[in-house]
Amino acid sequence: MPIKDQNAYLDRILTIELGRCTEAAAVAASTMIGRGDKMGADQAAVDALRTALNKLDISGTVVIGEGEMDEAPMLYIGEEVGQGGPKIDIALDPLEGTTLTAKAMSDALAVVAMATEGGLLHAPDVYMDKIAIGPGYPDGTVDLDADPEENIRNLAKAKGVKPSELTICCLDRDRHKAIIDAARRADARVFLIPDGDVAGVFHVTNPEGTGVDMYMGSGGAPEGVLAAAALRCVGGQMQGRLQFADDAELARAEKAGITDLKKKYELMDMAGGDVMFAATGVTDGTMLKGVKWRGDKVTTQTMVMRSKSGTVRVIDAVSRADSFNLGYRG
Ligand SMILES: O=P(O)(O)OC[C@H]1O[C@](O)(COP(=O)(O)O)[C@@H](O)[C@@H]1O
Repeated sequence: MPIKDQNAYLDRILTIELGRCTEAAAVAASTMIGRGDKMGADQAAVDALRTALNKLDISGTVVIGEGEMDEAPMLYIGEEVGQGGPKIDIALDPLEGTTLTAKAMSDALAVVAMATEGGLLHAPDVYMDKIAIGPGYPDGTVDLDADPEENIRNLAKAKGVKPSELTICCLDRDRHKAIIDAARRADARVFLIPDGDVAGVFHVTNPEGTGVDMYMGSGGAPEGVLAAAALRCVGGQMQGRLQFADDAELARAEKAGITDLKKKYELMDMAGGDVMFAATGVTDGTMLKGVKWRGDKVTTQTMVMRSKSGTVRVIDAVSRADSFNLGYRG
């Protein structure tokens, strides 16, 4: 059968292929669940993801990766991956939640986003202030520059509920005391997560399922772009602003080509163009089930989606354990 639209075909195939990549990373990381070794868990995921990405028929450039070339030997920013093909920008976090994995806690994920060249914000490894809500609300319902109580009141009004019926998700960090206090003053519930704010932000896309209406607070900027890519595919609103703690972080911004240091990034600034996103659960979580080893089989759960169609697929896979070449010692 002739393929009429090569680009559309590629986009559709690549989204599924992306899921294979995050599966490989998650399965590798899963061998390290609960072993108290977050660096080892990350390395296992990095190795597997790099091998998988290098099998794809793309000319991929890592724009968000494991760090600068001099500090990360693999999947560093600027590394080119793939067998050749269309130019694609890649944002990745082979293991989002290294501590969660080391401690066998919930919601660790392997995550990759891809976009047409230039589509993803080249966010340096600094903090980003983030705010996100799910789909279905008027534009501007919440704003990064409004105070948290005002955002809660506006969201409650837009949802047609009382503030006491809203739940705000936030990383459990001292730096978020003001947000947490304000949310409680506004009578909202606060869902504190230990780590993993890609999943944290993603919770807002399905308040009925996760119970989370809004995400607020600062976390990694790379994770912010990955979460924005997911929201681009499913719908929702998100804003982010980079935070710079010192000269070293400012230098990273300069290297990444960031000129406006105070810019409030909208969703499309962080994840524009045609975006694809895939995540596989490493440990069990609210978003996805984690990897399970059952004799000679491994089961995984992966979510793949793309902005062009808005389709979200959840793929439950049963694979032969030996297909991952990991020599699992569990
Ligand atoms: O722990 P900090 O410094 O608050 O950073 C928050 C960032 O760390 C994470 O919780 C986990 O990151 P790792 O996967 O590198 O452990 C991210 O999801 C989040 O963006």
